[in-house]
Amino acid sequence: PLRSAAVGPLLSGSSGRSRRDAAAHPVPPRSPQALCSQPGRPKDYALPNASWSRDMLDLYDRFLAMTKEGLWKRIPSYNNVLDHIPGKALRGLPSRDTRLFLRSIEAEGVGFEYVMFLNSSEKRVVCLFQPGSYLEGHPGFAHGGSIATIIDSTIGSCAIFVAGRVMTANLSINYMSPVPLGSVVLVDSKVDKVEGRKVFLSCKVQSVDGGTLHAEATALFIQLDATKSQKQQASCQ
Ligand SMILES: CCCCCCCCCC(=O)SCCNC(=O)CCNC(=O)[C@H](O)C(C)(C)COP(=O)(O)OP(=O)(O)OC[C@H]1O[C@@H](n2cnc3c(N)ncnc32)[C@H](O)[C@@H]1OP(=O)(O)O
Repeated sequence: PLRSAAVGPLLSGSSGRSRRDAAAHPVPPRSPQALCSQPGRPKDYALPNASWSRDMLDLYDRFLAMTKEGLWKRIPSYNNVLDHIPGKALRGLPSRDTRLFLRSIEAEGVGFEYVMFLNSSEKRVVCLFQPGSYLEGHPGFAHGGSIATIIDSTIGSCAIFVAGRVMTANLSINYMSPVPLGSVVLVDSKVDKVEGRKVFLSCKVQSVDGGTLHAEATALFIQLDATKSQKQQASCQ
């Protein structure tokens, strides 16, 4: 079971719609506002697109409803890391043709489709993740490296919101059950404790119905030391 009662009912409330159903009856796109970036603003990728399955959309809607109660916030997602930084603090850096790893595949639905929600009071970030066909490892299943990536990013976002500039020092993952491509999983992370510059976190990756525990992870993030090199500081938000 998940740690918080807030998410438990979401899992049991899944539509249960199969991938085959989803392929036969594609979900229509949401409102134009949800699909298009606003003029002059970078595109926010953490919004529904036509590749999202019914399970993904149902969960998204339920989390979005919880944001209206004030405890949860949707985290926007851009393909350039600098766009995530308030006030563009690192804008002085030379411009580089870089992309956030998870947003490096432009086509919808084939790479990392995900949206994260933050619960500040619980020091928790939940990511709804739908791995696409370019993330394949064993036939039909997500590569373990892609699972590690989404875990690192979810836990990392949680650590950043709690502790500011941090980097992963250690990430330990137990893979229990393979994740089918095109399925939806919940990556549920939380801060367990903070000791000085060390932030300890844990994470579970579960199926939408809560019946399958795909992976568990623990991580140590270290707050960057302001007295250490500028290069290290600049490499992390
Ligand atoms: C925009 C959306 C963004 C989404 C989130 C993205 C998240 C992505 C996160 C990443 O993937 S970051 C990339 C992968 N990580 C790295 O490349 C980090 C490489 N390592 C480092 O740069 C440094 O080792 C590190 C900054 C982690 C620590 O170096 P420091 O010089 O600041 O730490 P220091 O050596 O002073 O150690 C501080 C404490 O942490 C402990 N420590 C450091 N590394 C440790 C380790 N690996 N295991 C256990 N303990 C460790 C160390 O023993 C010490 O404990 P004590 O204070 O008790 O003495």
